[in-house]
Amino acid sequence: QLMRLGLTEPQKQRMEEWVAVKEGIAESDLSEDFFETLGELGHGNGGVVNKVRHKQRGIIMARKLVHLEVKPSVRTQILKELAVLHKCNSPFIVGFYGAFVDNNDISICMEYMNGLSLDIVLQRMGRLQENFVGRVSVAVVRGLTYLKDEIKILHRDVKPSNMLVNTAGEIKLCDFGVSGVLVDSMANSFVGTRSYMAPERLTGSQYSILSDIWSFGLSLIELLVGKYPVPAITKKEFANIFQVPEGEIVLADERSEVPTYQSSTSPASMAIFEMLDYIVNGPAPTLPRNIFTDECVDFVSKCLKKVPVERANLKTLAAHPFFQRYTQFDDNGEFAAFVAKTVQIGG
Ligand SMILES: CCOC(=O)c1ccc2n[nH]cc2c1
Repeated sequence: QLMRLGLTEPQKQRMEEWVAVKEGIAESDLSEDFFETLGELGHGNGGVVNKVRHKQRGIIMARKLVHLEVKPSVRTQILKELAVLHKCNSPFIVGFYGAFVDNNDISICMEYMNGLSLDIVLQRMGRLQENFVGRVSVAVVRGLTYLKDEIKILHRDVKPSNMLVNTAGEIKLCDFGVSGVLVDSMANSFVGTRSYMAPERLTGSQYSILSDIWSFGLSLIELLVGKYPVPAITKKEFANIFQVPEGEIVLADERSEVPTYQSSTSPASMAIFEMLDYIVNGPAPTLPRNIFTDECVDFVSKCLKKVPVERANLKTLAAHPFFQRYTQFDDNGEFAAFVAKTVQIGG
């Protein structure tokens, strides 16, 4: 069923185009030897994502390969749960062609987004200007709302590498925890040096949509500043990044120059444990007041309350002035042009 509520004409148009393409692909079309690998798009989250071409149909797709040594009955259950992705029809969720198993590899075939993920955009462009992050915010909040209201799932892994863009100016979420069995069987596959997990998730308490909102807030600071915000970014760093005198940087919570939480190692060599300990026991990251608009600073601070109940929920965020600023206006393809520039730089 196509979610037609609240879609703009272009969005409806692209949804219809997508459905037409997707109807041309039967599950039987999806298997190992029908694909030609063109290159790697990303890895992490327990698998590698390749750019592939479906030989017969000539369609370019993104194929995520997850290597899982699990019993056939578990694999069948995972495929059954992944089939829910066929129901996901939203302008803010990456399209799904289907999934199949080949030996011990599960393949998840998705829509190819030629602007790739926002972590790659950050590598190429340093950081995103506030109004582009505003557009990202609208897409992510609407994508999370769709997953929660229509599919009844949480994302569970909101971060820049799971936010995809293309030269049509679209922004879509990918890699959400649609299959509980897959999430559980990959539970201990955390690899990487930084976490977007909310404090309550790191301390093992109740996970909720508010945990996704924390990850979203951390991602926003990283997109705006171009740096992962744990440990706290200092005035000196902000002054350097934004090329303004240090005296001009006003930190939102005006904490003392030295963060209240004394970590024992220098930020550079902060081990993973130190970083996780900092998220749980340190001050919430904040944006400097005078580099970004007050609405932007406030929007991000509401996502990064350490106590879940104090954190904004999806409804509050969708009503926030920062969010509202980006739902009305059409940017005349400015974001699409920006994505095209990053693709050109990327080669
Ligand atoms: C591991 C997180 O997923 C990805 O990196 C990914 C997924 C779908 C995609 N479509 N176009 C590019 C993509 C990249």
